[in-house]
Amino acid sequence: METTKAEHTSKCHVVVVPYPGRGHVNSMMNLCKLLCSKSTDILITFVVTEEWFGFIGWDNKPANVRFRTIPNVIPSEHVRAKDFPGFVAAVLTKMEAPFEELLDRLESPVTVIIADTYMSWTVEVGKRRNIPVAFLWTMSASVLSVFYHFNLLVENHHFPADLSEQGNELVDYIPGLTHTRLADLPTIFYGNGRQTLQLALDCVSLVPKAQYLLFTSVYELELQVIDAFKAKLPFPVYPIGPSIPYLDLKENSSESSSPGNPDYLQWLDSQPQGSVLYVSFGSFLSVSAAQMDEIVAGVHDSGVRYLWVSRGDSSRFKDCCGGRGRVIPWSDQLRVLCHSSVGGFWTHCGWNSTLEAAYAGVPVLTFPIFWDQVPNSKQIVEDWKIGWRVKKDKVGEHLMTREEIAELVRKFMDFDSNEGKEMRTWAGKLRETCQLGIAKGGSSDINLDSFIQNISEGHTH
Ligand SMILES: O=c1ccn([C@@H]2O[C@H](COP(=O)(O)OP(=O)(O)O[C@H]3O[C@H](CO)[C@@H](O)[C@H](O)[C@H]3O)[C@@H](O)[C@H]2O)c(=O)[nH]1
Repeated sequence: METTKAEHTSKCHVVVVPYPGRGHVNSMMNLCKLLCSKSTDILITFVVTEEWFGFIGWDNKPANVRFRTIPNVIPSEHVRAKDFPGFVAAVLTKMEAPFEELLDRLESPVTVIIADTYMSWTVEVGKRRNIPVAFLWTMSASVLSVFYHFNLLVENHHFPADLSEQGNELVDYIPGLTHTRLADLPTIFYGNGRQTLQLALDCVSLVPKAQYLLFTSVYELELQVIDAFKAKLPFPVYPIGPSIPYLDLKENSSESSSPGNPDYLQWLDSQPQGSVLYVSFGSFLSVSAAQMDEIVAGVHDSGVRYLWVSRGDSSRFKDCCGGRGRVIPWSDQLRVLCHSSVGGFWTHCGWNSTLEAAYAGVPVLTFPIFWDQVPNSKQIVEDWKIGWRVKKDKVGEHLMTREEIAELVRKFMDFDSNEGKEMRTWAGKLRETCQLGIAKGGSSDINLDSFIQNISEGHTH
């Protein structure tokens, strides 16, 4: 692997440890890009498994970021969905030793470790080596507050709980959290979520042992809950978001029919303004085949134009598409969302996708599948008012029919309805909030500067 000039000259050597999952790796890399855009005096060592290096090693990255790998000590990305709790357990127990060996081999002394909060074992490594640790929380601050104050759920007889009976009960006692129904909390009450809960709680319990807490969120998007953390934790709490690749947009601006652009961007160029629904279900846990067939048919029957990211079985799309729809295996998502032809986003509500929708000011149809995606959907629909839920009943698993879906999509993409207009006004306001946060002197801009100043001066609080 390459040796950069920065390696020998930088004052500030940051070692970053993302959690091995697409949404997490992306937000960590975006944070690195933001740090490098602020200071040329930073060297970043980005630590991933050999498998993940194969996925991202060739991606666009700043010259001051270099990859270093540890062996594939965790289950492969290709099989991890088969045993999700087992995968998380391996991440928490198997990576620490090879990470320490890697630290021993690094040439320049480490100024700070920035680790995903789920890589909680890094606090012990930092303590042993006298290196400060900054945790990056890649979900919403609201979700961290739920896990951080989990004891309150137990005290209020809201865990364990039967959502079919208690789902509508109000949770109004988590610091900073806007009023939320029990059914809108992360999926911790059953299945994989229940099995993973203790591991997540163990990680979150180590937050007070770090020296910094970074959020991928924007302060103004979750002001009360971030203030609650600031009041509680004895060290700096910095929302630096949205930690999404907006710098790449500026570097390489498109929205012209440039022949170098991928097909789907050229196709978008030729669609009417705001007419296209962009559909993406995320990279990991998916929906039943029967439901997926109804969704595909429903979106198609709605008559609305669409751009669909699907990496799975493409045969279900064979009768669709035509001139009005495109199905692609991968998109440059933020660029797509910021394209003027895109007027709506059907999403599984991963936090990065949620932030990207906010940044682009695009209204959202929410289809949460697992974990934090459920509260993200609630935040989008109820707090920010920039979207609608696809499924109204959160508890039942009834199959939505193609007719129901077609009608919903048609209404959602109708710009003339009062409801639609109102939602688009809110979406515009949210876009402005994000722009103000990242502008010079905005909250995220100031937080990034303070963080860099603190780590460069070796403050450990
Ligand atoms: O065709 C595609 C599809 C996705 N993306 C990007 O991939 C990222 C996906 O991240 P996210 O929306 O957060 O989804 P997941 O990958 O599912 O994220 C995982 O990690 C998130 C952050 O911790 C959690 O909020 C989610 O629940 C969890 O599933 C986003 O930046 C997308 O822009 C693309 O660029 N092109």
